[in-house]
Amino acid sequence: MAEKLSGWRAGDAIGRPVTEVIPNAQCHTLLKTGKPELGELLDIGNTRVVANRVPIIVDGRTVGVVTTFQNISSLQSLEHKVRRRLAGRGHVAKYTFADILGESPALKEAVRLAREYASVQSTVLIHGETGSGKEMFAHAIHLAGPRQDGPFVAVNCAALPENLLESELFGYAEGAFTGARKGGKPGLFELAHEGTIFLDEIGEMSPRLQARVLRVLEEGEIMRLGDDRIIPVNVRVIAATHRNLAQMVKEQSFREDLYYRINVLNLEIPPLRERGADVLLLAEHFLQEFCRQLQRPAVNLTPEAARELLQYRWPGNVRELRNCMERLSLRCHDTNISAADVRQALGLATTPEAGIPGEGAAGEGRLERLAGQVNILERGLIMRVLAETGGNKAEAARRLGVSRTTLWRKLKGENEIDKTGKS
Ligand SMILES: Nc1ncnc2c1ncn2[C@@H]1O[C@H](COP(=O)(O)OP(=O)(O)OP(=O)(O)O)[C@@H](O)[C@H]1O
Repeated sequence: MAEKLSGWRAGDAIGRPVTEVIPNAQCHTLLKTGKPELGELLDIGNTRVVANRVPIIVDGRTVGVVTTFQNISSLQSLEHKVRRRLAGRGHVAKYTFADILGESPALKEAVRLAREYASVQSTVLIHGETGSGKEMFAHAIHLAGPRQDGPFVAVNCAALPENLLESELFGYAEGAFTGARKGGKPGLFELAHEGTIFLDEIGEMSPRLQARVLRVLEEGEIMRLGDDRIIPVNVRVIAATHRNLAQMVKEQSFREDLYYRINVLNLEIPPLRERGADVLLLAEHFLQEFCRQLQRPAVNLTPEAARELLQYRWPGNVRELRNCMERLSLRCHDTNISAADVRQALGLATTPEAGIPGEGAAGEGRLERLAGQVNILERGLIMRVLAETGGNKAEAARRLGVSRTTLWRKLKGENEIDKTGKS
């Protein structure tokens, strides 16, 4: 190690004064004091090291000194490892690309892009509706990249009030505030060192915290609350939001500089209703999973049930589909799942045969009002999609996951479900 640091070969150095070989080694001071000097920072050549000097004492007399040097970067990574262990949290990614199911072109394109993003270090901004799989993609990107052995720390910026989120992200020093833990606490940025931090719902972060996050991204270092020590961190950031951040920048509710800093690589996760037959593929997958868990025989979706699933809008996306399949596997005791079962699991029991149990005449009035509201919402959605497709009804029907006949009927204001299956 000393050869490497000093540039001297051992054979040439032996016998020469140490001050000549490593001028700032300062061993001679110990010969006078006889006291160990531990943990001193030194620059030797281009390397920053920690030096430990201990005297060799024979019969009460200091006869020599042993100095050891340790490269500071290996110490830093050791320190981070210790901190992570002490924090004792399971900051590990769970999902790989193999877990992200779907055959639709829209999903496959998102997976293709995400795989590309995995191999580089730049910040990724994932945009998509709630439950569409943003967090799964963040896990998979982390696990497919060079940081896969490092931690994956996920934090939901919408789940905590501002002050708590700040101390979670940046940590705090001992005595930083009343109730602060003894010895302080490392923040999530520190715990994510050499790994990835996933900032979910970044659009909900307050402007003050946005400014602090921007500083971490730009400087690569953090300071705990109530502390003046600067801690270097090497973290890849993946952020996600269901909001239109560009619009928020225009409205000045999201910092423009942070937006450009995080929006280096952009990933759009398609909503489930634009993923065509993926709905059925995922539905079957979840059904089998829950049946296995419940140790009950596998169930099948009837063609009518499948059509019901394809027609639904899925505002809660894959999460909603998964929950719906869980309800079905618990409630439905038949091996064949009917359209009525699906409608009930979706809370859409509007047809007389599938009426809500216990609902009398008064209940029917409520259902009618509800159906009226649904119609208004549906028409609004159809008009929006039609505007987006430039009036192309076939394309609008495809995006909405309904047949053209249904689209046409709905536009005419009829609240009738397409039972013909024609399109
Ligand atoms: N392509 C997919 N294949 C299999 N499961 C999926 C897929 N996409 C999402 N899921 C499942 O759907 C649920 C929601 O996914 P996830 O938490 O990744 O969504 P999200 O977009 O991050 O949601 P939110 O916006 O609410 O944070 C999870 O249970 C996940 O396992």
